[in-house]
Amino acid sequence: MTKIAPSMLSCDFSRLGEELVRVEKSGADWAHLDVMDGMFVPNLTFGAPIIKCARHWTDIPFDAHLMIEDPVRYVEDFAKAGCDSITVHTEAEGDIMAAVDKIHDLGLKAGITMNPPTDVHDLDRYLDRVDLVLIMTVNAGFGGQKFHEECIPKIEYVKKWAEDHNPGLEISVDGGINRETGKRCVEAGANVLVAGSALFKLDDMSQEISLWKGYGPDAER
Ligand SMILES: O=C(CO)[C@H](O)[C@H](O)COP(=O)(O)O
Ligand SMILES: [Fe+2]
Repeated sequence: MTKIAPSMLSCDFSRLGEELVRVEKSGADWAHLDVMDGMFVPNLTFGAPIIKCARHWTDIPFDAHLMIEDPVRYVEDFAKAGCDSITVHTEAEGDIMAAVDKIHDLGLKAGITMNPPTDVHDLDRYLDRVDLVLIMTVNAGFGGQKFHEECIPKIEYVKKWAEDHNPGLEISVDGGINRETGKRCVEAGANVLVAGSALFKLDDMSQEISLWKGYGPDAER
């Protein structure tokens, strides 16, 4: 079954706890938490203290997407706040491999991601060191952007690598995901769909989540 990770970027932040409960009750698999520092991306969201406050509202896994420079400085804070997986950008400043290793040392799942213009081969040195690859299908920084078609071959590339080397690798996509683009990403090899605006605009996201979960030929991974 395809996993669904609603991006809390599109939720009502004044009711973050209740919104997480809504996401869990709607059948989502993970809550995707977009952390932006105003440096790596031209936008600010929230950090570990907010995640720590939100943690007790739900047991759903917290999937942190760090859009920050030098992420190794902060991964311990995000682990202590209760994140289950932490994903860092290849393009960020600092030692990204050290960040990946530190995430593992902290007992969490480590993810690597890249923006649409970045060469897919920049992922190569990380592939056998991570649990999750997040293919960005918009440029990181804002919700509600249009899906980048040219990212589909990146999904196929990572899927091929996973088939040959690590079938358990989680392949996630993030940005402009809706009913139609999500289906195409799953057909290309993704098994996790991150979506903000397409889910949070719905009064009841549970039907949409169950529809998307049915995408793809493969059952449990
Ligand atoms: O990482 C992100 C933005 O940088 C978000 O996860 C993503 O944009 C989700 O929003 P939408 O589904 O509205 O595109
Ligand atoms: Fe994200």
